[in-house]
Amino acid sequence: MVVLSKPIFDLNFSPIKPCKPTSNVDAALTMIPVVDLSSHDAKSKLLKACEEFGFFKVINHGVPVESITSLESKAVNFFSLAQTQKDEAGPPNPFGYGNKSIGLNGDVGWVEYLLLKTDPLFLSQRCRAFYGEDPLGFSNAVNDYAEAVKELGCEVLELLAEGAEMKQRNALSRLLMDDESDTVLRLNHYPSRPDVQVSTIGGGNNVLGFGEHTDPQIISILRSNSVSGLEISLKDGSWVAVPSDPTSFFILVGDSLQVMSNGRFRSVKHRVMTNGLRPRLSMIYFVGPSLQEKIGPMKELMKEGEESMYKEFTWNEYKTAAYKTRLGDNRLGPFQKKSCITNNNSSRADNVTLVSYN
Ligand SMILES: C=C1C[C@]23C[C@@]1(O)CC[C@H]2[C@@]12CC[C@H](O)[C@@](C)(C(=O)O1)[C@H]2[C@@H]3C(=O)O
Ligand SMILES: O=C(O)CCC(=O)C(=O)O
Ligand SMILES: [Fe+2]
Repeated sequence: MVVLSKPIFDLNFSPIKPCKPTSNVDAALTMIPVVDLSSHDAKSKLLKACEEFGFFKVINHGVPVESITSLESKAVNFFSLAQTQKDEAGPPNPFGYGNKSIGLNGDVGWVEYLLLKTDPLFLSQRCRAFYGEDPLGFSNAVNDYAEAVKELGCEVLELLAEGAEMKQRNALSRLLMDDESDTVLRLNHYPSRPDVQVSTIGGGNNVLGFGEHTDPQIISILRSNSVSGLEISLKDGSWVAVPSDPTSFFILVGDSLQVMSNGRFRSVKHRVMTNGLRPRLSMIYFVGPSLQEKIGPMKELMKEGEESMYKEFTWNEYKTAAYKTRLGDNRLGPFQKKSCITNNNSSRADNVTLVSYN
């Protein structure tokens, strides 16, 4: 059994902030649901995983390995450029290159990243400008990857709708297939920290790469290289280290899907630790609806007579509010109905913690 110790922040660039003590098991390998998209029970497994963990791994995902390796190698090349060159692609306002600073409200992590939109206009204009050596190759790689992952996202959302016995198979996937859907692609590079003592067999060193948070969108589709570091929080508040698997994708339920399911699906809290020995590279595709889309509990995902826990909002309203918060803030708090806030004996509110790092 591996006990995860408390993460440390890097004193060179960050004040020490309180972080929940961590404890957990290495049963992660057997604990984290694996959904084989080609199997007949995919939809029921996926549904259960969204309810229990808000997190699962997908295999037989159909994303061509070339799309993955091509974007990965372009990302590796970008992050190995000189700092001055990378800085030319920043700051992320909100798109572009960022280094250590996450968002606009004082969060920091041992990470550098590229935040990109995936629509043709962005790809042909700004995205190309981010990438000096082979701009066309880069935007093509982003486009290929985004198209393939979009198909995967659509499949996942359709299986989820089927599993939940929604009338329309596209009840959820239509949000992603909407031409105006607000999808974002994020490439994260967590440089290794050979200067920090390695504390576990895998090289984990407890330096926080990306602080704990939930993703505001519907789902996030994550692929990383073979370097672990991602940890997820379970319903009981404990943390589990997720073993890396570059051949698979991980799906994370975001705040919007939690709201749409009235808390039935968990928006999973997660964070990333750096590795003392090897750099981690992750590529995450965030599935956001169109800005004017109304998000609220969907009757079809609720039980008969179930009380709605959230006020309805547009994705634009939520996104605007979310981007004013710190990473670890409870972003859904202001959108919860007052009558439901004190109802803390429901497992559906388990993940709505009121932890703030301020
Ligand atoms: C601190 C922040 C970074 C973030 C915007 C925010 O104010 C709160 C949400 C953060 C998050 C988490 C998931 C994605 O990585 C992200 C792009 C998003 O949509 O919400 C980031 C935002 C960011 O890095 O700008
Ligand atoms: O790098 C990872 O594995 C996760 C990063 C993440 O949570 C994010 O970019 O929102
Ligand atoms: Fe995230």
